[in-house]
Amino acid sequence: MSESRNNQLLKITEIEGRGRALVASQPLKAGQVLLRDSPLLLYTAVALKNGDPSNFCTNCFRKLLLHDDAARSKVLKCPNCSYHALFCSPNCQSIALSTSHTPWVCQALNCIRYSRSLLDPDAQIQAIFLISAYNLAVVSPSSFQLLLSLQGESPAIPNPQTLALHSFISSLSPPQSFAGFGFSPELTAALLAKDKQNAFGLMDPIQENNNNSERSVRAYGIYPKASFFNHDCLPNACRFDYVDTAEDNNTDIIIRAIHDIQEGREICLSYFPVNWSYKDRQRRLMDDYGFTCDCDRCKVEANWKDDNDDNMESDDDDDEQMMAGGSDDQEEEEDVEGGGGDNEDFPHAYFFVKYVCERENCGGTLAPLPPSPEGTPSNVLECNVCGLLRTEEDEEEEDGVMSD
Ligand SMILES: C[S@@+](CC[C@H](N)C(=O)[O-])C[C@H]1O[C@@H](n2cnc3c(N)ncnc32)[C@H](O)[C@@H]1O
Repeated sequence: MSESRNNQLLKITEIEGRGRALVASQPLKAGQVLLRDSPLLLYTAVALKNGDPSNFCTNCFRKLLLHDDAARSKVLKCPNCSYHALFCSPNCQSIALSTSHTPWVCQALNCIRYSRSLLDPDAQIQAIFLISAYNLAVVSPSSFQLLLSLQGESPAIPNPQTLALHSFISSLSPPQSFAGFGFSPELTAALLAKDKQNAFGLMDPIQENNNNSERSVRAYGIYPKASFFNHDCLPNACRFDYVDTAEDNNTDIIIRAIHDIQEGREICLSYFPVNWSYKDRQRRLMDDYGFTCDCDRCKVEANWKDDNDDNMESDDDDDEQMMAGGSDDQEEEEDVEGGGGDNEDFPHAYFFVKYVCERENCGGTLAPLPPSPEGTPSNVLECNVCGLLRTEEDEEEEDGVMSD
């Protein structure tokens, strides 16, 4: 989708108390692609271990084909360093060596790998992000400025963890040009804040982790336009990624409407799986994003009895709590094709029945496939995490609504 077409569908507006926001500049259809965005920055989400090369292309993050000798022989290494960066093709190798995997990045990643001060995987990932971000400042100063323009406030005084990370980056013989863009602990703190508030995780497909209850993130990306989406615990859009697709721009993310949306409505994503409890949602939003959510769903769940905090520890309890709310939310329901307004005890039930993936341990959100070019809506819903495709007929059959 071109920039101009994106602009016709969405516009950026300032909303008091929410900062910049994206709103519908025309009526939007269920399944419609609202935005396709390419990353400013992508970095691995897999901590580095001695002698353990990644299974993904260091440039495009597609899974490497390593099933036999012939496939393995096509995988290319970084020629510059002992860090085992692998590439799926000469093209990826050549792009990476001049952009994201420069000699300085090679050397820096190697230092992380053998660093005694960065044993904690989370600290390693933060260091990898900082190396990618500072490298971006050298290879594309305008992209670096764009990164700095994103939302994300850092504390006035960098905390000890940030100071330790900054000192590590300082020890990596940063290129001379670093001095020109204000390399300092404050800049490092600002970059970490941008990352925390704006990074999207590109997940491993669930099929590969069937035995794990926790899905893993393969890479993190910062997407400049998608960074303007605010959060809602009952989102009207969700994002898809297709990292392993053979098509070009495989690391783009695509935002699609979950249901029809009126002109002027704000488009919101959920910043985490929608089946999280009220307490967990509020905690994450305050800790990582610095705000208290007062969306329609939170208004309902805030009034649930005070066992909110105590009874939400297990998954079972989560489900129970999710099914137990009580308040009207007619406006939201009327927006949703097929949403019923008749369940006063659980006004958001329609959302969970229709748009939350039923596959075990998935918790993804379903959105319809895009309408046909003629505008005919699709009756196939796709899960944005596991890729499950479900038709509305499947849903009715499961609910026992369909008669023979
Ligand atoms: C990814 S940014 C979204 C765009 C941001 N509003 C901006 O001005 O660039 C995330 C930040 O937006 C704000 N935000 C997002 N959703 C919000 C909400 N539901 N209510 C209040 N603020 C919100 C918070 O400041 C959050 O840290």
